[in-house]
Formats: sequence, C-alpha cells, structure tokens
Amino acid sequence: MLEVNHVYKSYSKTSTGFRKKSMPVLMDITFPINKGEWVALVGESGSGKSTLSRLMLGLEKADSGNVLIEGKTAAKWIKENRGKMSVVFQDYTSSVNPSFKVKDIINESLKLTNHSKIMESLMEKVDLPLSLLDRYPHELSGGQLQRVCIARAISTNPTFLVLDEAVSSLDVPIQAQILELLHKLKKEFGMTCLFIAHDLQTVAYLCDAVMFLHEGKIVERVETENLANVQSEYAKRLLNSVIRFS
Ligand SMILES: Nc1ncnc2c1ncn2[C@@H]1O[C@H](COP(=O)(O)OP(=O)(O)OP(=O)(O)O)[C@@H](O)[C@H]1O
Repeated sequence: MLEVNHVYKSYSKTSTGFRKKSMPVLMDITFPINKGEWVALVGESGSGKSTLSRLMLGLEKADSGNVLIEGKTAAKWIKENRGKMSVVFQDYTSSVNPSFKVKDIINESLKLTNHSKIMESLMEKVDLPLSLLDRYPHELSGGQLQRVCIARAISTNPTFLVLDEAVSSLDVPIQAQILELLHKLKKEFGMTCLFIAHDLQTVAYLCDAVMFLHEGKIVERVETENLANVQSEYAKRLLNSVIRFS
C-alpha cells in the first residue's frame, strides 16, 4: 500500500567561506509497507528518521525518488484522502494548541459541531476519563496529553499512522501503558503504521518488522520474530546493547 522508492535527501550545511555544502541525510531508501503492517524504523539520533517521516507525510520533497501511497505520490494521496494519514509526534506539548480544551483538540480534524457522543467514545478508546474533556493541556500529565494526541490521530479512522517517537519522552511505566494502548488500537482499527523509535524494546512489542537506519541507509529489514538473527553489524550492535543493559 505504501512504497518508498530510491529516496535521496540532503540538506545544505552552512560552512565557513561562501560555499554551502550539501549534507546527505537519506541515501537510496527503498522499502514497502503492506496494508495492515506495523513497521518500525530504528536508528540513532540524527540518522534521518524524522526526515523520512516528513517525506512520507508529504511535508517535504525528496531530492530524487518518491513515496507512493496506493500508486499516488504521498502529497497527492494525502490531499485526496483528508484525515486518512495521521501522525503522533514525540513532543505532545507543542503538538497541541495550549488555549484549546481537550474536546477541541480531539475535534481538530473532525470539525464536528455536535460531537459529544463521538468525543466520549474516543476518550474511552484511549482510556481517559470524560471529566478531562473540559480541561486545558497544562492541566494534564504528559501521559494523558499523549493519549489526547492519540485520540485526535485516530478520530478520523486513519488508514495510515506515523508514530514519530510517540512514547520516547514519557517515563518508562507510562511508556508501557501507551504501548499497551497502541497494541489495543492496532488490533481494533487494523491501520498500517510506521513506528519511528531509537530503541528496540518499544518496537519489538508492537511491530511486525523492523528496519534499521544507519548513516542514511536502511542496512537491514527483519521480521520481528527473527530479531535475534539479524545479519548486519549495526543491527547486531543495537541488539547487543539492549540485551546487555536491560
Ligand atoms: N530542515 C533541516 N535543515 C537542515 N538540516 C536538517 C534539517 N532537518 C534535519 N536536518 C539534519 O538531518 C539529520 C537527520 O535529522 P533527523 O531529525 O531526520 O534525524 P533523527 O534520526 O530523526 O534524529 P532524532 O532521533 O534525534 O530525532 C541531522 O543531522 C539534522 O541536523
């Protein structure tokens, strides 16, 4: 359903002197994500994960190559299928308008005038009490606010979901709760998902396959059940570090 084909992306880097240097970030990225599949993209900070997610969300253009969804460029598909591609970012605080109440945040994509029943059902889906609907973001905990962002993301019943480090800035026990919630939603909604993370532990629980992004290239893709048998040096190193320190 989604294909990334030979994508290259670089940014210009300011250097001393007058010439701007080009810094390659993504090099020849190619992979498919099949319908209903949850695929993780794992890599260290600065490896290009968010750049790739912006390309997939149609927010930036590749230098060459393309991202196709159901045969159309990502930007075109998203325009024609409003609300069918949703994203949850790491930074839940800056993802919401601080002057909006929870009910208005969740209603941002739906734009309903009479929304109480739908709001209530979305709050139930993300395990939040209805009493929070009239609160402002600063009156919520980080975990509660990220649940609100997830409720907003699923409100339109998306076909495709990008989770860009969606649990990374939460405390470990809260991370576990959000992962459990995502697991439940995965089963209930059957959407396709790209799950971006810098650590393997979170993705192993949720995803069907893992791609390792290293120095702008996908060095390996493996089914989650075969994680123990990765071949590339980079994937082995990441895996060993998890086993050693967990
Ligand atoms: N708009 C931009 N202009 C210039 N350089 C950029 C831009 N966006 C990203 N970069 C650079 O591209 C590289 C990859 O950044 P990106 O945010 O995609 O990495 P990441 O893997 O998501 O990192 P993190 O896990 O820390 O979020 C970094 O060196 C970053 O400084």
